[in-house]
Amino acid sequence: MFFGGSAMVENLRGIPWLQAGVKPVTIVLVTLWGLNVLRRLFSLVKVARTTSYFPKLYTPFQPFTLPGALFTTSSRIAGRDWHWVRHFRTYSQNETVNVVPLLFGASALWTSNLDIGRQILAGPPRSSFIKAPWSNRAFTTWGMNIVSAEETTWRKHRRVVGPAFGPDLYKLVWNKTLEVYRHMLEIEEWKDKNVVDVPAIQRITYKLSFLLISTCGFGFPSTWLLYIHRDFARRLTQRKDTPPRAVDGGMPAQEALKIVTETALLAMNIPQWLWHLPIPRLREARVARERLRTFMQEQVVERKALVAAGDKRADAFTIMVKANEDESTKYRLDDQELIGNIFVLLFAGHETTGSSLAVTVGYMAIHDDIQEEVVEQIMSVLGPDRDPDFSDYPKLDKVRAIFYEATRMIPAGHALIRQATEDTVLTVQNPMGEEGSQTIHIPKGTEITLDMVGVQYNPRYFEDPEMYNPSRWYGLPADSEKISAFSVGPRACLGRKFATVEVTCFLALLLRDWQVLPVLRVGETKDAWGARVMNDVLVGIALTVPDFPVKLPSQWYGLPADSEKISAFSVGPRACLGRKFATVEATCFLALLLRDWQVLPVLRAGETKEAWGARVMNDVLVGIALSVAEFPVKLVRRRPVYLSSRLDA
Ligand code: HEM
Repeated sequence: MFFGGSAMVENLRGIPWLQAGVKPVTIVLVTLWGLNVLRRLFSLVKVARTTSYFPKLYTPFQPFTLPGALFTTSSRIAGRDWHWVRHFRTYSQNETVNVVPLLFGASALWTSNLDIGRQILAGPPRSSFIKAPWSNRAFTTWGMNIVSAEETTWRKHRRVVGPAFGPDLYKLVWNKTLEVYRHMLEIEEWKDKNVVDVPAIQRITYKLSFLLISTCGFGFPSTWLLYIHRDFARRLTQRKDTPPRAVDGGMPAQEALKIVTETALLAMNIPQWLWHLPIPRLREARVARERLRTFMQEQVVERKALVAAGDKRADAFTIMVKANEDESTKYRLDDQELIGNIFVLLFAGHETTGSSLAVTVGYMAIHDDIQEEVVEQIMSVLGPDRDPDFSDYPKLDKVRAIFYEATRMIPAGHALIRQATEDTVLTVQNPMGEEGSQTIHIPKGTEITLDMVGVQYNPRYFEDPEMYNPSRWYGLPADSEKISAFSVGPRACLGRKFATVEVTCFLALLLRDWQVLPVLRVGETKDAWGARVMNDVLVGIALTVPDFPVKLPSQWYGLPADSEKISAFSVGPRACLGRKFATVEATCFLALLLRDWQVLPVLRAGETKEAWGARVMNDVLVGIALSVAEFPVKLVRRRPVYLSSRLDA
């Protein structure tokens, strides 16, 4: 053996490259690379010569592999956003295509057909497809969970997580959204403004979805103040309602949760050793992860004790712990799995909801007519100033419809990736307009992606799919499977109602109080704004559009004096004849009063303005008219003193 080896070295010395001074290791690497190229070429020739029922589409890389994800789509490359950029063209002839990468990745089917979707999404034992393991790995960082599990493990997780998504949670989501909206008006200082310029609506919508998951999912006592820009946070540290530091002086768990959320994508993609580099942002993220891990372990222990003591909290975490305790040992999840499920709700629900809500606001900015129609429904259900109640939710179908249509136009859950676990078949419908179907053999290991953009723009399911038309959802039951952007079948989105309840309540409040206008560039039309902003799609965990600004004039501001939107004087032919009499009188008096005097409440010792408002303005008297009981105010003369200076003159 040894002898033979030295003879081989002697022979190698005869190779011209070695004589030219090229190192043996370089030769080995080049040879391996050459062999790899040859292997790739052979497999490509094999794929090219194999007849396939589906048309082949050649591209340098499979779009969601590492090199593919580095590129945006161009005429030659199908990059990470190819399903958005080419959604008109890819499926114009065939609803399913075979994407064959020339340089990197394996061939895979991409389909815009929901019937194929139903066959691959159901999961075992109903189908021979599971979530492609590579696409799923990122979600298991915190423990096995309902999104990543398959078969019996999935059923075990579903038994525990499913019960959390019930009426108590949805009611909590509704009430928290209302609370968060009110708090937002105050902290963002919108309350006393006639027009609000929002530099990026996403900063509002992502905050909302984070706070809702944080309070209703985790059971944290979060407030609007928590999720704020760091510099602003520093200025606010003296405020009473700033989240407290942890007892041990370390990072508060809420802040750790926020940092973990912000760095989730990073965490999914970088190797372990990188975490230990001395980069401040990475260090902070590592500290946050460790803090949260310990905190969640403590929380599981604490919640178990609370549940045992009969605690009735309705957040998802508490309900899950309770459902788990009620299970037989066979189905019970361990602590790590409970934590895994809580985190997966955060990742599944935060960006998807934040993005879809922002997109809905964007469509409202372009479509005045639809906005008007929706506001009319909100006014007729809620009136001008009543707080929305959860019982209003079913009546606000037009509000739900603008959200559903936004999730259709830009589906946050954009690609559902599955893999065949065995040789199997698919029933493939004939092209649109032709009856019947074909049975197609699918070999074990084949990857199939249900392209949600393709589905949502497929004319088989939607008339004029390019049009934003919420009326297609009017009157539809809230759980209808026609709404497929949340997926369909047993593995469809568990948080669909959570997201819809949150968004409906928020939009009802926002649109009742404010008109939504786009911030146009000089000479830009609304249509051009729509084409620029709403087509500039970004592909991340969720499909979304980049941050965009909107202007929110108050609904009452700039309204024609006789607008029927003001319904407190009644509407129609028998509406108040004296409305203008009263309005002229009040306008003149208030203009004079407020020009000359600042109006202040007379507070009781230790009373805040909010408490004063709750005490005085809620103390309603019912007589011929509804009014509030008499109350004192203090009038402080304004500077400069307009009235006296005018009189003096
Ligand atoms: C606009 C908002 C949302 C959209 C568009 C959306 C979309 C989706 C889609 C398409 C899936 C299927 C994924 C797949 O099969 O690969 C899914 C699954 C899931 N979603 Fe959502 N989602 C949203 C909000 C939420 C929220 C707020 C939560 C939780 C609070 C949530 C929890 C889940 C869970 C747990 C699953 C996995 C269900 C299972 O595998 O059994 N989602 N979602």
